[in-house]
Amino acid sequence: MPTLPLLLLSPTRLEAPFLKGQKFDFHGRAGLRGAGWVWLECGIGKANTAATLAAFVQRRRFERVLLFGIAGAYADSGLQIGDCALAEREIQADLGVRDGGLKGLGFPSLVVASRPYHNRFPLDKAFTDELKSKLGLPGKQFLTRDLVSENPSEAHQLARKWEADLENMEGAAFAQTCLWLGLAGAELRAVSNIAGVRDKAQWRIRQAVEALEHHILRIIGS
Ligand SMILES: O=C(O)c1cccc(C(=O)CC[C@H]2O[C@@H](n3cnc4c(=O)[nH]cnc43)[C@H](O)[C@@H]2O)c1
Repeated sequence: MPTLPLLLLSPTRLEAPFLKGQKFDFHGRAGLRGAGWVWLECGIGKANTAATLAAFVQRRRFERVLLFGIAGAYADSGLQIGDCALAEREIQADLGVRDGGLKGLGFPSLVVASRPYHNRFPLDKAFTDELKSKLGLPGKQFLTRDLVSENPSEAHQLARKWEADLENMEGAAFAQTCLWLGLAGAELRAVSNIAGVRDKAQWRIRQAVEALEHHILRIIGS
């Protein structure tokens, strides 16, 4: 059993309104301390996420880190609005050449224990499997990019090209940072919208956050 607190990250505090704990501030990011867990807002996007996680764990000990938040589901993923899933792996879709990603440039973005990683980063298998079975959730392929899909056709092409189920803006940076620093990382997302649908009237952020609340409170045992 882990004795160190679980580190929880979410891009914004709007994705974690249900967490109650002792407030703290980390370089302008909101944080909370609870019994057996610490939550930190990491900011939207890859640079915010990687920098915040790396800076925060530099002087604090954690073994397990869970990124959670809302996401867009690709139409053929089998996921509906309000559904949750855990990442089996994250795809960094912005790096390298259009056809071939970083392999097309001929070098990896990360090497850990002699293994090269280009655009695909696995989440920690043991931690992810434990959460899948505890929460009864599926494992899916998550894709991360800086720009959100702006129409169904763009979303469809990305999903097909990368064989991805779900789109977000932080996860690949999180997975890469966890691999690099030797942290056991898992990622839980709730579907707030269908990727490529920009009409906010069709988004269900509250429903997605309620789904996150259900699972996160089970994880931290509240
Ligand atoms: O204005 C838009 O068209 C638009 C489209 C998608 C997402 C946004 C956001 O402001 C949310 C960014 C935030 O939430 C995650 N997220 C949620 N849905 C998606 C998505 O379909 N594609 C990418 N990211 C999504 C993301 O991880 C950010 O943290 C606005």
